[in-house]
Amino acid sequence: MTPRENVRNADEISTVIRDDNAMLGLGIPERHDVPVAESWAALVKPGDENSTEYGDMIAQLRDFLNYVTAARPDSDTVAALRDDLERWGRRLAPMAVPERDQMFGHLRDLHGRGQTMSPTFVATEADRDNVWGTVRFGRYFLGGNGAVHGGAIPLFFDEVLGRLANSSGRRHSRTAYLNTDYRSVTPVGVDLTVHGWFVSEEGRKRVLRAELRSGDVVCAEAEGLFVRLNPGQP
Ligand SMILES: CCCCCCCCCCCCCCCC(=O)SCCNC(=O)CCNC(=O)[C@H](O)C(C)(C)COP(=O)(O)OP(=O)(O)OC[C@H]1O[C@@H](n2cnc3c(N)ncnc32)[C@H](O)[C@@H]1OP(=O)(O)O
Repeated sequence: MTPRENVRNADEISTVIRDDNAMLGLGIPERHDVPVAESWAALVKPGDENSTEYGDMIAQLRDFLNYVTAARPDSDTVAALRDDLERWGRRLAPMAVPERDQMFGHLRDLHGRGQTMSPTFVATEADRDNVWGTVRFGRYFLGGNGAVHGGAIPLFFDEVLGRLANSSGRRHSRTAYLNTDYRSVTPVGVDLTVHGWFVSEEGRKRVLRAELRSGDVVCAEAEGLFVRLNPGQP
């Protein structure tokens, strides 16, 4: 079965279990094929074969983390999984490369850029100073009682605003501060909308804000200062 077929399968499965699991973010495959405005050019560039295959693997890994989080497996299953993971670790370890060559998180042509640390941001519209899109935090990002973990939210904001801060040919900047206000519970397993925008850009300092909504409800807001790096600054 190809990775694409896997994803379709997961889609069919998710239809069946959506009622029970929609709130948990389970069985809902990741998406990385939604068209995007040109100013996020890195995302509109079609992925090469390799990055598409890698993106499908990452989508499976995200689903897997959601299943691991939700399951209460019997001890035989835990032991089998531990052994499988150990085998995969041994297979991958000799393939380690320097940071500049790694694929994880470096695939700018994929929504979510091929990483599992934060949920996949699907950018749907953008211009030089704004980006709009959607995100769904899976069960893996659960804090408690159906709410997304409070640490996962600023991580996600940094992902969106950090990328916007460095978009449209701007020189690279780093997050100097990132303040998050939690306005209401952010639900797991629900499609949320995101808007990030520039507030100001003066000298090296870029101030950006973002808002995360579930329908009309504002779940969280953030403000970040991104400072443009001087030559030679790490
Ligand atoms: C190969 C392919 C790769 C593909 C890849 C894809 C990537 C796809 C994107 C992913 C998206 C992820 C994006 C993550 C982005 C991070 O998360 S970066 C990691 C987290 N951040 C850090 O590690 C930063 C650590 N801090 C620093 O390095 C330094 O403090 C900074 C931020 C560079 C600033 O230091 P500095 O350059 O010495 O500047 P400094 O003179 O101190 O400050 C400049 C101005 O900013 C002000 N300022 C600085 N800090 C603050 C503060 N905390 N509060 C208020 N004002 C401040 C200063 O007061 C000063 O103001 P003015 O006096 O000029 O008015």
